Amino acid sequence: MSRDSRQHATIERTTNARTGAGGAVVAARAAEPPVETAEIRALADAAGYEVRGEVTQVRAEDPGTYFGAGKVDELADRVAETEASLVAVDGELTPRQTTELRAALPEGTEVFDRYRLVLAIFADQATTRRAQLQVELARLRYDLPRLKERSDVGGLNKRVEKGTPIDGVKNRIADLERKLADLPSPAEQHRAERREQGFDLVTFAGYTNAGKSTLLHRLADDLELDGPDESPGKTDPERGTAANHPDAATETATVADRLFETLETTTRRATVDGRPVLCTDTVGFVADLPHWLVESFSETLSDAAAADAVVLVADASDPPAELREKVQVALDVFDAQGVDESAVVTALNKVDLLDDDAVAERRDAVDGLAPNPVPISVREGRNLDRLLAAVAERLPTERAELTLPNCDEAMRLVSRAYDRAAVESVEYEGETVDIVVRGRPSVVERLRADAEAASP
Ligand SMILES: Nc1nc2c(ncn2[C@@H]2O[C@H](COP(=O)(O)OP(=O)(O)OP(=O)(O)O)[C@@H](O)[C@H]2O)c(=O)[nH]1
Ligand SMILES: [Mg+2]
Repeated sequence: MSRDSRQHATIERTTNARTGAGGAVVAARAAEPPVETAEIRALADAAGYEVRGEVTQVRAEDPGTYFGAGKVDELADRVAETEASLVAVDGELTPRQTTELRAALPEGTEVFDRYRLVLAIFADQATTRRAQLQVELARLRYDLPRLKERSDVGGLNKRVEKGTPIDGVKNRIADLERKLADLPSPAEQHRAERREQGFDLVTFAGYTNAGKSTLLHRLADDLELDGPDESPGKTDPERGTAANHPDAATETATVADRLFETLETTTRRATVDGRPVLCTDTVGFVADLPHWLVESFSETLSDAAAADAVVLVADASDPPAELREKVQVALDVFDAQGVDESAVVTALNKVDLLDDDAVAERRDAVDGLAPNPVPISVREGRNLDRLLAAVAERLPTERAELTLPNCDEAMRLVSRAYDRAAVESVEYEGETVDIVVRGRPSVVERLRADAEAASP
């Protein structure tokens, strides 16, 4: 299947899975041209709407209706003409803006901003109990500040804080957080087992399109390690956000898709410093989505706290200021998840797109935030050894010299050692075998105990 048809198939699956939600008019505003609509169109489409028109405006935001009055009239006409049931606004609306826009449109027209639309997409795709709870939680986190603003504006319910809708929402949020924490996560259980078996855990995290999945493919044991690795079905936008990409329509629908799908975490086995580690891919942070929203869906991020090392993959082809901002947000999210600072390794990926000066600029940009960032190119395989060395430094390590009688049990122990740890040397000295191993302390301890048990 060609890349295009594969992307097309993704969109079709996305759309067919939904009951037709009706028609939508998309509306976008920017202080300066150009006003892009590809992404909001793609999001509306992914939410099951047929996009029947668009209205754009270049001007400063109107505090009342977001768009200027004339533009709101035009929007109302377009909705009437196309019999659309939704206006999808590419931005974040205040409750007041939502209410006033709604009032200016034909009766019954729904108004969604970008975040509300993303929530609708998630809600549509939530089939498991866990996903449904996550969607409800995200929805309430979205509603809460809006409810607060509304009650502040109206001065309503101020005196009777207990028992207000705000109170109810807060309680429900706490309730959902508890329920979610109690639900067993299959992926988590799986990893707990692997951990028990002595695997080291490494998590890859960062903004979408940084190259996390490509890096994981490249490092995974079950894939060939040479040659450029193109992840399927993806294009290579010049910059991080899908909106800037000519293919933004297709790209964004798959972003919405993948945001959700990555909840089913991808874990692969790789070899670091001669020992097996489990590498976990995580959902990418999406630029322009608030991170509480991404966080709501990313149980994989809470795994980061349990990992021995967290590789923060950043796209170094972003302009320096944007790179710094993204690294900062990612580190804040890690911190909120309880990730130990010393466990983080920052990788500045895609340096193949930059000259030496530009790389130095990127390094300076993250200076003070991320100590010793490793500039890498997954595509060209540049500096991956340095990255792995930095990861290896963070893995808890013990070294042992074991001696046991040269018998069948020694052979079995050697093969177990190769499976689970780095074997530095094996020497057969007539009656005995000397093995030097390095690995996770629990693994080395077990090998030591086995060696002792095999010795008379
Ligand atoms: N030039 C260049 N492109 C790269 C490099 N590594 C990855 N890419 C490209 O960047 C794009 C995004 O890579 P992914 O691995 O899918 O990114 P990701 O971080 O997993 O993104 P999400 O899954 O959306 O969070 C793909 O088109 C890759 O081919 C690199 O070293 N150099
Ligand atoms: Mg990915």
